[in-house]
Order: sequence, then structure tokens, then C-alpha cells
Amino acid sequence: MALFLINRYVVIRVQLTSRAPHGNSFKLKVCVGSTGNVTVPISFRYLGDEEESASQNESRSKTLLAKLQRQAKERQLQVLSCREETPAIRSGGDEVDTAQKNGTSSRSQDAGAKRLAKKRKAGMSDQPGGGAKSTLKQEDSVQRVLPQWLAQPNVVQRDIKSNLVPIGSVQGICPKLLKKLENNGIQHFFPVQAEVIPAVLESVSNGLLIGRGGYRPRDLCVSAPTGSGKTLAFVIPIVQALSQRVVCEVRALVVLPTKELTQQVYKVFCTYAEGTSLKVVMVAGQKSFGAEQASLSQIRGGVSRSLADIVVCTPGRLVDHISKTDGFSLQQLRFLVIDEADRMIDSMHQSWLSQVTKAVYKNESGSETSIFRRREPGPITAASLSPPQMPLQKLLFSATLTQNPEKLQQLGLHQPRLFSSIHSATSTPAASQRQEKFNFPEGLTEYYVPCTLSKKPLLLLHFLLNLKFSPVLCFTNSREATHRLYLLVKLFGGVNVAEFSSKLSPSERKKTLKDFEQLKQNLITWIDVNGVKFVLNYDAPQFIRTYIHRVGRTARAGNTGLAFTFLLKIQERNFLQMVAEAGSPGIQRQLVNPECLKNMEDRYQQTLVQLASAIKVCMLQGCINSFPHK
Ligand SMILES: Nc1ncnc2c1ncn2[C@@H]1O[C@H](COP(=O)(O)OP(=O)(O)OP(=O)(O)O)[C@@H](O)[C@H]1O
Repeated sequence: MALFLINRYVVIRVQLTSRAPHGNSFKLKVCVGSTGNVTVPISFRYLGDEEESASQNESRSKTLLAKLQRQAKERQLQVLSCREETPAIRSGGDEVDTAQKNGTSSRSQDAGAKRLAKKRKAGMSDQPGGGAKSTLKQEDSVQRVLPQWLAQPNVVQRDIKSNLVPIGSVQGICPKLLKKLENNGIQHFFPVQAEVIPAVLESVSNGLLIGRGGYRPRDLCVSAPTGSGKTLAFVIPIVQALSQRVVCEVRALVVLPTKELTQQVYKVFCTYAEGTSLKVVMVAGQKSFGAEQASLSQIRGGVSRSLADIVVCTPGRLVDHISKTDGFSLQQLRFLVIDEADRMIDSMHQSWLSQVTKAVYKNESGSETSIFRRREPGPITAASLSPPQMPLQKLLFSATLTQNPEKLQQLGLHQPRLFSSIHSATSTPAASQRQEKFNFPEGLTEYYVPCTLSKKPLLLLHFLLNLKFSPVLCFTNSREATHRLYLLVKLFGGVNVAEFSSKLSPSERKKTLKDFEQLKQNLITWIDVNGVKFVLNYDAPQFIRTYIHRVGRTARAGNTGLAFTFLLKIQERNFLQMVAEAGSPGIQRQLVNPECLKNMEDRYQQTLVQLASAIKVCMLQGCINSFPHK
């Protein structure tokens, strides 16, 4: 028999040379190329040999298994006795060192032996990785080291008022935009704007295609308190960078978590894009899907044309348009702004970012081999720089930007640069070991009010009626709680109050917000609203980021503001610890004299009865509405 196995480099020829007449073996001669010959003995088994071989194999493997088990037991016993004798081998050897120094080694040995016995009783392995507890211990002892860009950010001052920068002294802003800023009453930039605007402008100083030094521009992350002026920090440089464009294409995409925030940012873009040829479009579900499609692109003579340069959107609508709107192309996208980046990272399960990336690097059929096609960036080589491609630069903004590198990694940032108000003392590894620190506005004063569940509504009425706090933005933890509290306050009377929740239609929401902004009413909500004097957390938020976003609706733009949180006894410890660990400058206890509530109690009891029947009526109406009408 001759068999030829052709490898990439050698030809191997295999020849059967001899066979034993009754044995289970033969010899093979293997010829490698034309020179080397090797003779290999091969054993084999005839059909029918199985039964005998199987039983032989079984007994052989049983013996082997028993031997291995015996050896393993012996080794385990050895290790255990060794550990009991020399506790220094245990994790945390320093514990032993100090014990020996203190002359307490025998006690620590006893303790070690006891702990070991306990572990054995619990069936936990002491081998590395052999038990959940030991793994956790190992993880605990690993010190967290932040990547340099996170550990050493560009500093953004938190105190706005004493760090204002005259708009004329920030390099690179064109005279038209300076004029517009002045017309809008802006004479000075806030610290975050003075830092970030020049950084973005620098990345486009050689045009949209190449960054500084001919390289791809670095991504920017900005972490600054609520109300510190982050919006203008990206609006100004983007409008300036795109204002010289010739063809209308989507070159900037701004993604935000809610409709309200989208609307606010859209308004700011419109203000500063006015008078340029730039077109700003908002897609956040305010209009019908068809109307949004018509505002994004137009098909004329079979050719689609973009009608938007800057798109401000929520992730849900964005993904819908990427997949369903003909002519909505992101192939020329230059800036991707992720505002409220933390919340956007949390919504990453919607995979909106991967959809955006796919759309950015999508190639028309037939252009796969073109040298001009846009390719996902890889390592920089001479070939990858020529011809230059439109780079995608990500700009992240948040008041609660995570310092967790794993979370940030999901964003695929390119040589990121961080601008942050949290720095030096607080970003040491020891600090970051415990909990992330956040930005609190400088002018914010925080209070908590200890209370009981039954007294909470009365307390709210006390703040509104007796203390005359107005306008108050009051947060609950659900839509239903908002509605009930709104009905209660309204039925009690004497307070101008409105409800703001996702139950309202877009036009109702708009009107409610406008009335609130014009100080016509107080607001009970579970949604973010801007620019208020008093924030009242009727229900304590569970997460620190929610707390920061809520209290950040006041003390904006360098102004002062007060935030009160009602806390039940059971919530106090955890909540106060959460706020302190997050870097709050201090939350003060504010007691309310029970006597102050007494004068409202009778009226309050009557209101509760009215509320019960009002809710019944509402439920009945809901039931009737859910039946099909004839
Ligand atoms: N340079 C400035 N001079 C005066 N007012 C400013 C300036 N920049 C921003 N503002 C005002 O400050 C307020 C807060 O700004 P902005 O909404 O951009 O803050 P933010 O940091 O984005 O807040 P958040 O994180 O809560 O969204 C706005 O009312 C805005 O008009």
C-alpha cells in the first residue's frame, strides 16, 4: 500500500512493509520527502477482540482510578497537616507576621486551625479556586488600579462662579458664534465649557478628516456636576466644526435617554445653528414615525438625500430609523455625542451602539473593494492612513460618569481623554476601591427629614402650605404614586399643583413643563425637570445616580438650591451611607415639629376619604374605557 500525505512543505509516503501472521501488529515505513525513512511499529485490534479487551480495560481503569484516589487523599492530608503546622501559608500571611511579632502566634494558630476545621465541615476546598469564599478573599486583596486616563483627568473646577472664563479668551471660536453667545446673555464660559470646547475644536483644526498630527482624533469623556453647562460644551464646537460643510449629511448624532432631555438639547442646537445652513432634526417619538422619516431624508428621482446634519435622538427611535428609514445614512458621521452617558451605558442592552457602529461602517454593495470605503479603525499603518477616512469621534457627557473601566469598555473608546471634577484626593486607588465618587453641584444644600410612612403626605403639605416652598419639584418612585399624591394635594386645596408623568400626552407634558417653568405651579413627578429652587424626594431614591440626577434639578448654573429627602427610620442608615460614600459634601438632618402638622390633621383625614372615592371613580372609569364602545 502506498499513501501520499501532502503537507504544505513535505511529502510523506507511507508503505506497509511487514505484517505478523497471527499477531496484532505490523510495521509501517514512513518516507519523508526523498531522504529520511522511518519504520514505525503499529498495534491494532481485530473485530471480535472487543469483549475480552473491554473487560480487561475496565479492570485496568478501576485499578488506576483507585490508585489516583489514594494518592489524592494522601496529598490532601499532607497539605492540611502542613497548613495546621505553618499558618503562614494561609492567605493573608501578614496576619501571621503581626501575630508572631505580638507573641500571639499560638492563639492565631488555634484560630487558624478552628477556621480550617469549620471550612472542612462546610465542605469548602482550601485549594486555590476551590471555594467561593476563598475566591472572594483573593479578589478582595487585589488592589484596583485605574487606567491612567481615568486616574489622572484634566481637571474641571466645580465652583462655577469663581472660575468663569470670558468667552473671548477661549481660542478658536468664530466671531459669529461669539456674537450669538453674547446675544443669548452669555458673557463667560463655565469651567467645563472652557476646558472642553477648545479640546473638541483642536480635534477638527485640520478639518473633519484628520485629527492632530494626522492621527485619528481622541475620544473625550466629560464628568461634571448637573447644571454645570455640559450642553454648550458640545453644541458650540460641533456647530462651528460643521458650519462650513458643503453637502448635507448626518455628521453629528446626539443620543439621550429621554424625550424631555432630547427636546432641551435640540432647542440649544437650533439656537446656535440658526443663521448657518446646518439642519438640526429631533427624533424622539414626539412626532409620528412617518413625520420623523420625512424630516430625516428625501428621495428625489430615485436618489435619497439627507435633510439633517445634526440628529438629536433617543436610542429607541434611532435604532428604528437605522433599520427602517431609507436614506437615513450614518456613513459620514463624524461626532457621536452620548449625553447622560451612564444612563446610556445602562441601556446598552438595547444594543443601540452596535447598530450605530454597523451603520457607520456599512458599505454599499459594490464598494467593498473600493479604497475609499469606510473601514472600522484598526492599528495605525501607512496603508490605513491613506486615503484618509472620516473618523468617528465619541464625546461622552455625564454628571455621574462611571469610573468602572469594564463598563466604559463597552463604548469602544479610542485613546480617551477625561475631563472631570473628581480628581486628586478622591481618585486614589484606595478611594476607588470602596465606591465611585460623584459630582455634586457646588451650590446645593442637602437635607433629610426623618418621618413615618403615615406622616409623609402631611409633611409634604407642611412644606408647601406652612413653609411656602415654591416652586417645588417633588419626586416619587412610580407613576402611580405620583398620581395618588397629586390627587391628594389637589383635594386638600390651597396649593397650585400639577402632575407630570409618562401618562400625559406630549402636548400635555409640554404645557405642564411650561407652566412649571413660569412658576405657575408645583410639580409632582418621577421624571427629570430643569431649573427649580426646591427639590423634594418624597420617596427616597434607591440608587445614588437617581439621587444625583434628581437633586441636580436645582442648584444649576452656579446658583444655589435646596434638596430635601423624606426618610423612613428603616431607610436612614443605608441611604445616608450611600450619599456619604458617593462624595456628598454633607447631608443635614432637618426635623419637623409634630405640632406644626396638627392644624392640618382633620382636613387631611377628610381628604383621605375623598381620595379613596376619587380613586374608585378613576378605576371605574378605567374599566369602562377598557370595554369596547358600541
Ligand atoms: N456660560 C453660561 N452662562 C450662563 N448660563 C449658562 C452657561 N452655560 C450654560 N448655562 C445655563 O446653565 C444651565 C445648565 O446648563 P446645562 O443644562 O447645559 O447643564 P448640564 O451640565 O448639561 O446639566 P445636566 O447634567 O443636569 O443635564 C442651563 O440653563 C444653561 O442655559
